[in-house]
Amino acid sequence: MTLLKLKQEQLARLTAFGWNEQREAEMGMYGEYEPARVIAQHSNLYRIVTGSGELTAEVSGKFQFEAAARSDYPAVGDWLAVKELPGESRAIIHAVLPRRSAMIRKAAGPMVAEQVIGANIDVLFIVNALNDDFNLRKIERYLVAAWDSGATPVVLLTKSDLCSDTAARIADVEAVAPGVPVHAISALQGGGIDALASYMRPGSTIGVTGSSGVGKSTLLNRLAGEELQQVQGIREDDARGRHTTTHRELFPLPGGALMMDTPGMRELQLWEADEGREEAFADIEALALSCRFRDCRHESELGCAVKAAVQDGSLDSRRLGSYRKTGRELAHQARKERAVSQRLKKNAAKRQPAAGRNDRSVED
Ligand SMILES: Nc1nc2c(ncn2[C@@H]2O[C@H](COP(=O)(O)OP(=O)(O)OP(=O)(O)O)[C@@H](O)[C@H]2O)c(=O)[nH]1
Ligand SMILES: [Zn+2]
Repeated sequence: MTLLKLKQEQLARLTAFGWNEQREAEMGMYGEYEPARVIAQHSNLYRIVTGSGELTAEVSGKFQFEAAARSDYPAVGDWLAVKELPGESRAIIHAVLPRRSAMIRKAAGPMVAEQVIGANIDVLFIVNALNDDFNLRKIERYLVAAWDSGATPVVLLTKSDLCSDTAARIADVEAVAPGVPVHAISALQGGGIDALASYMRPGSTIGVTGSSGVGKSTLLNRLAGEELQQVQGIREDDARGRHTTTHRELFPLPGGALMMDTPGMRELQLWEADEGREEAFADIEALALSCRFRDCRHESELGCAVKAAVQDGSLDSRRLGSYRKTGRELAHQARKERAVSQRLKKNAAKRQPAAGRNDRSVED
């Protein structure tokens, strides 16, 4: 089974970054390469961990040639097949292993320009503060992005020490987030933090997202038990970039879980895709099953169960508003995707005569 012949200490180092048997099986087809995980990215340079330690890496020329979209490139959290350059602390990236989840940054241009801002996140903490930042519409949009990425969302309401009716706020969120766990916490005072332990399983990757100032760094530092990220207010003006040579965007926490904190993840650019919308608005989708017309747009149609629910007060009209809004964005997204897939097909056809895609003897 052990095709890779990893030594005990190599296995231990990879396992600390979430390596498991499934990944080992996936590496099978890359027998001549070594497994690695991306822990930070600075444009086209990657910081990776392999069984033997931390290295800097770049993609191979062949990888570049074959990449059809920006999202094909490695991102923080990705598992890779790499080859170390003998005698150097550098490696060449030859492949990205299949992603379990991917958070994607919406690009203004075509979809080929869209970028993965975090890969293989198991649990996504959606952070909203219990002060002026508290915003159900925003939480809904983050939830759609989470469902769409494949990560499991958990809503964290921070700064509970500043709020006098946390229970009511939790109920508000539960009403727009059916089935999603919601926790009120104070990262500053420690209240509610223990409840997060159940998400921190060894090897599991946790992402954190939410607007600036909601307390993400404060929470991360508390979970890490040390000062990993500088907290607003004590951060120096020019220290915003926070990168030093030891800068990591994916780091192991004391209990064995991995925390991902990339600049792109900090504040997601939110947009919606079909499946994510269905899950985030499961209540409306369920009501819509009872509408008289299958293609009911829940506007002024006869026998509309969704409008009826708004009228009898069982559905918040603002929630229907959010649902409609994501629907419009979806239509736009779908048009864009069709255009891009046509272009990709054309490009693929052009590339066909070139050397076989599976010829892995070609080096960088
Ligand atoms: N009262 C209270 N203040 C908090 C809490 N958590 C964070 N803060 C404060 O909120 C401010 C912002 O906290 P950060 O942790 O820097 O917020 P952030 O989300 O990382 O912000 P960005 O780095 O801009 O994304 C700081 O002054 C923190 O001390 C909390 O639980 N309660
Ligand atoms: Zn309807």
